[in-house]
Amino acid sequence: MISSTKTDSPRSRSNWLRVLSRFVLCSTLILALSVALKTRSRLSLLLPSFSHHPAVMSYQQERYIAELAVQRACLLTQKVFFEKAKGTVSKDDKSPVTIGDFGAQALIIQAIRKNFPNDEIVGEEEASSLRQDKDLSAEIWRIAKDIKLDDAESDKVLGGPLPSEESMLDIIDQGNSAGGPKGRIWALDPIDGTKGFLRGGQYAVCLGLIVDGDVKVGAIGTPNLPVDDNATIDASTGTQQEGSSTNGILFSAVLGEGATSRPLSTGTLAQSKPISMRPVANIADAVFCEGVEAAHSAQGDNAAVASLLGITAPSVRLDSQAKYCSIARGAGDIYLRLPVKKDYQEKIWDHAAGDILVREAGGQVTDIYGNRLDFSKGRTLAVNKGVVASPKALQDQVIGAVKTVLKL
Ligand SMILES: Nc1ncnc2c1ncn2[C@@H]1O[C@H](COP(=O)(O)O)[C@@H](OP(=O)(O)O)[C@H]1O
Ligand SMILES: [Mg+2]
Ligand SMILES: [Mg+2]
Ligand SMILES: [Mg+2]
Repeated sequence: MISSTKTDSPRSRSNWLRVLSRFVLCSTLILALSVALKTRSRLSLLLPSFSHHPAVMSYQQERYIAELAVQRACLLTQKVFFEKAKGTVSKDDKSPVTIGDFGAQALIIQAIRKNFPNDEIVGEEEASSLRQDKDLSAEIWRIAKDIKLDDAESDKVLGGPLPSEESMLDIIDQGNSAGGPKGRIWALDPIDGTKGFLRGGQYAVCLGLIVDGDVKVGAIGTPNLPVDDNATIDASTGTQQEGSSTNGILFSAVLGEGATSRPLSTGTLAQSKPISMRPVANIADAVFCEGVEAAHSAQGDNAAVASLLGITAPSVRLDSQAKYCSIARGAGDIYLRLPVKKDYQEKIWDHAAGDILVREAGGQVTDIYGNRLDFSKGRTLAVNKGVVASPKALQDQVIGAVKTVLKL
């Protein structure tokens, strides 16, 4: 007897085959989608609009461009240093600004403009003094016009060479955003630690992306930090050597995706490794990182906090956001920047990239009261005072000691 429900009839066989082929098709689609999501960073480079889709927005393209732009700017700062191109001007606040600061700002803004034309930029420098000083402008142009990454394709991604001396000045001035709580704003410090740079000590090229007041991406190039995470650093003598492959690190972080580092000179994305802060079981064993310039942070107060916490190891003293970088990779544990002048407002470009790097490496970054740094208030951290950064587990203890010493 032939039943209408018999499963091996030609009709039911073709139904079964149709179900099977749909199943195979769906599985293939799901597999392809998951592969695409996993490799979205690479896809986003091929299809820039892909990374802007809210469902896969993870700032991989921003991180990629920030790393390349910082890497290229470091080539310029190193060239300035080794050519002893010492043109320097004094800003209104008497702080120095060099050919390296101006040139690095021009190259990084060009890269941001090329890739994210609608974003705003808060850059430390502006070109008005260069428009008056034609010799200095010509010297910056002489050096900046030839700077390029070894990899021609990557260099093209950043926009290739700067177009002309005059447009270089205009580009420098595009870092004039007022900042604020809304939109995409890049905070750029073309050379942080200019005094360290001039001394041949530590300095950092720093770039952070702030979106609606919150730091999402950071990249920091430190040409004079040792590649070896455990090497000791002598800040007073400096470590710069021409063509050295033992110095030079590129750090980066994306919110929620961790912090990484790779060698600055030879590094490719593939050589990035995750970094994290050192676990400290007993706070008395912690090592402080602090600045070199006594005018920027109160060293007596820093020492009093260390002693209250029972810390006896000497501080590692470094200019620039190399301090954030050092604690993020476990070469030191606590960064203190206790205020010297009551009315000084920290600048967002001095902290944006370092803040996210340390937080993504397992640390906490606050002001002296224990409040998170607030990047939504314009060009300065107007509602914060000083900076305290340490592994999450230690932060309450450190803030407690800071409050005692500063009588807060
Ligand atoms: N009175 C002050 N207090 C705190 N920071 C100050 C300061 N005067 C200048 N700075 C900032 O300190 C930065 C250097 O920090 P550090 O001392 O940690 O190396 C400088 O960055 P630039 O070198 O980019 O100008 C500058 O913005
Ligand atoms: Mg400066
Ligand atoms: Mg700075
Ligand atoms: Mg600077």
